[in-house]
Amino acid sequence: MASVARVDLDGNPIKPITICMIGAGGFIGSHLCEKLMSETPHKVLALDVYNDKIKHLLEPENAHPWSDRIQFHRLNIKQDSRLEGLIKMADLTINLAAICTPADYNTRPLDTIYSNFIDALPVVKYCSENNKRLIHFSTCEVYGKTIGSYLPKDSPLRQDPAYYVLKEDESPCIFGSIEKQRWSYACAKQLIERLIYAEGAENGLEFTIVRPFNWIGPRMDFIPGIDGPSEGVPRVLACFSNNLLRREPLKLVDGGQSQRTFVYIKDAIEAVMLMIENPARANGHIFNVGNPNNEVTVRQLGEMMTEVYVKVSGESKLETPTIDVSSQEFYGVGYDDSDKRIPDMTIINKQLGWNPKTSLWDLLESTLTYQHRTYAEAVKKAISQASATS
Ligand SMILES: NC(=O)c1ccc[n+]([C@@H]2O[C@H](COP(=O)([O-])OP(=O)(O)OC[C@H]3O[C@@H](n4cnc5c(N)ncnc54)[C@H](O)[C@@H]3O)[C@@H](O)[C@H]2O)c1
Ligand SMILES: O=c1ccn([C@@H]2O[C@H](COP(=O)(O)OP(=O)(O)O[C@H]3OC[C@](O)(CO)[C@H]3O)[C@@H](O)[C@H]2O)c(=O)[nH]1
Repeated sequence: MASVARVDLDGNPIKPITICMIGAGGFIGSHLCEKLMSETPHKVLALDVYNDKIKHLLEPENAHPWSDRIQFHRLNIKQDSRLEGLIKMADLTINLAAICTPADYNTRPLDTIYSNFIDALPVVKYCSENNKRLIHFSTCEVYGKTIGSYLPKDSPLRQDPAYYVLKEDESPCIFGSIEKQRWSYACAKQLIERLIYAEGAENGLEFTIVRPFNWIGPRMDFIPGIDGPSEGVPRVLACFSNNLLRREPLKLVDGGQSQRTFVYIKDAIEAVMLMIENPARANGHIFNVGNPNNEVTVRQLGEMMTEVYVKVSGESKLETPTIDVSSQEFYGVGYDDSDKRIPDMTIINKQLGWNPKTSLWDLLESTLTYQHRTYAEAVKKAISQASATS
């Protein structure tokens, strides 16, 4: 039977393209590579310093039907003369490379700024000079804090969406003072967004900017002491997973009052696929990609993860499932936080017709099932080895 031709949102056939994906070995990159290999004819030049999260896609010749469509290039974009050549070989560049864990922003601000601004500069330049399309990954953190957070605590305006919903083309970027080095990341991402936008306006660069709102799922970050440094502090999903696996109370920073919306990685990847395959609708746009229906405080996230973990692991709940810690104790001096993050979905809806589908409970159930299956034995072993040597 002849295979059905793949068409874009306007009914035009989609031509196979070559994608230069920088940061392909990370959390988002691994899911994007998986999707591109299993559901499209596109080729991927996968660039990263690491490839552990895409090893399953890179197995020897002929092991997979896509083995001739993905090529891994181990390189650091800070210093590698192959970068321009690889961008030239591709039709589209997707830049995911970044330091993007909040524990680094105030403790390694220089590395954070270099990674998110300076190291991204040649990528933008090569795309612009060689007339190549660029999809650049920014962050919801460019919005910083909400306007509402500056209103008096009892102001009724705090309940008005005009004071907290984050809109790509209207909302301001509100960061803390320079001593609050937490904002080094958001500020670097903001400046690279402005540079890309200016390259579009002045030199005709075809670009799309993605602002992810807390995408979560399997393969996010690492479990300290198992597949990452023992003293490392990953993002909240991995921090709480680590606590659950080790049967420790979850640490709620400053009482866990900050609010976040979480979107399932597989839903978010659908949005990126629409951007890749509908350039005429995606070029020149900045897109929020998140799930406004999955809003919780961090405390509620911790409580829900605890309940889901009890269900998927069969283990009992701790008597004290959470403890409060100060942000200074947890992250060090210079930490600050975004109070609330609700993405406005108007632009992505209008341009690409995308909507997220998965509820927070369902995405946590599949993610924590993965965490338990992947790490529970290794964590038990590490704990028993540590107690034997102490
Ligand atoms: N996951 C989210 O919810 C989220 C939210 C907001 C923004 N983002 C943005 O999306 C992008 C990807 O995020 P992620 O969650 O997959 O992070 P990640 O850390 O899992 O992936 C980033 C990848 O980039 C690679 N990398 C970093 N510097 C590099 C360099 N100099 N040369 C080559 N490779 C390099 C890393 O090795 C890593 O594999 C980042 O730009 C991040 O700022 C993600
Ligand atoms: O053990 C923990 C870890 C974290 N928290 C608090 O949870 C909130 C969310 O933290 P996290 O997911 O680590 O990061 P942010 O949402 O603040 O920032 C990310 O947003 C997008 C991105 O750009 C890339 O992923 C990144 O900057 C926060 O309030 C922590 O304090 C906790 O209580 N306990």
